[in-house]
Amino acid sequence: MAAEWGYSPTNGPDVWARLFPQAGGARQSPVDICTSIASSDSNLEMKKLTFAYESQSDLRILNTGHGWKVEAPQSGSRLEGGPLGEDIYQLEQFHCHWGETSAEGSEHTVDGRAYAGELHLVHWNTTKYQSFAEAAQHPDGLAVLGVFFDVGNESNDEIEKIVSTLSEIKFKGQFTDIPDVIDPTTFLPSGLGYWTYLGSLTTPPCNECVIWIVYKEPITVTEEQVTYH
Ligand SMILES: NS(=O)(=O)N=C1NCCCN1
Ligand SMILES: [Zn+2]
Repeated sequence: MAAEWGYSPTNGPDVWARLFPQAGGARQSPVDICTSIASSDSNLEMKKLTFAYESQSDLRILNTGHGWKVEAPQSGSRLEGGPLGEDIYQLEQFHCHWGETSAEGSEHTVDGRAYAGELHLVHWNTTKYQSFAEAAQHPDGLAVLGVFFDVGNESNDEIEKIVSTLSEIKFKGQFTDIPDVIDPTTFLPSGLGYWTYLGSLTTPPCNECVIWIVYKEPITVTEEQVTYH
């Protein structure tokens, strides 16, 4: 039977390396971002991080058993500049991590503080590699934009388009189509300052193939939007 990884003491991050060797590697994610030791890099300011996405409708959303994932391969999308050198990265999918309560849920933490949730926009290097699967085998294969969720009184309209479909996919493996048009640009905060580091997938197989770009400014969602069960 395929190994069922999870977050319990018997199948969680502390034991993932037994079945997924890369989980024991030297550049594992997530990390706690210590703002006092994070250094600014003038090169990154010179090569501005830029992104371009298409709006798409009828995107498929899947219950992964650990959250929701929207499959959004966009050949017309481009993420480039900043820490990505001369390579162009293309959007493949986006998904969300959240917790039992809004006091926790993000994967990355900032000076030990967790946010209510964290959205990941996953891209792959189309300059060097021929497929997402191939890119995930290389240290510069993927680029993931991380956006923290803060809980407030304002509902996020774009996130609502997604979470409003979750009642149709209550169980692992179920999927449905999102009828609304989704523009990934709207998930990004207005302030575009970010932290970046070389890391890994945060879930098995934990490949050390990700250039992480974690936005400093969270976006606001409601409690209901981020504590869905
Ligand atoms: N949370 S994460 O690092 O994005 N993990 C991923 N695992 C499978 C492929 C896409 N991303
Ligand atoms: Zn993720």
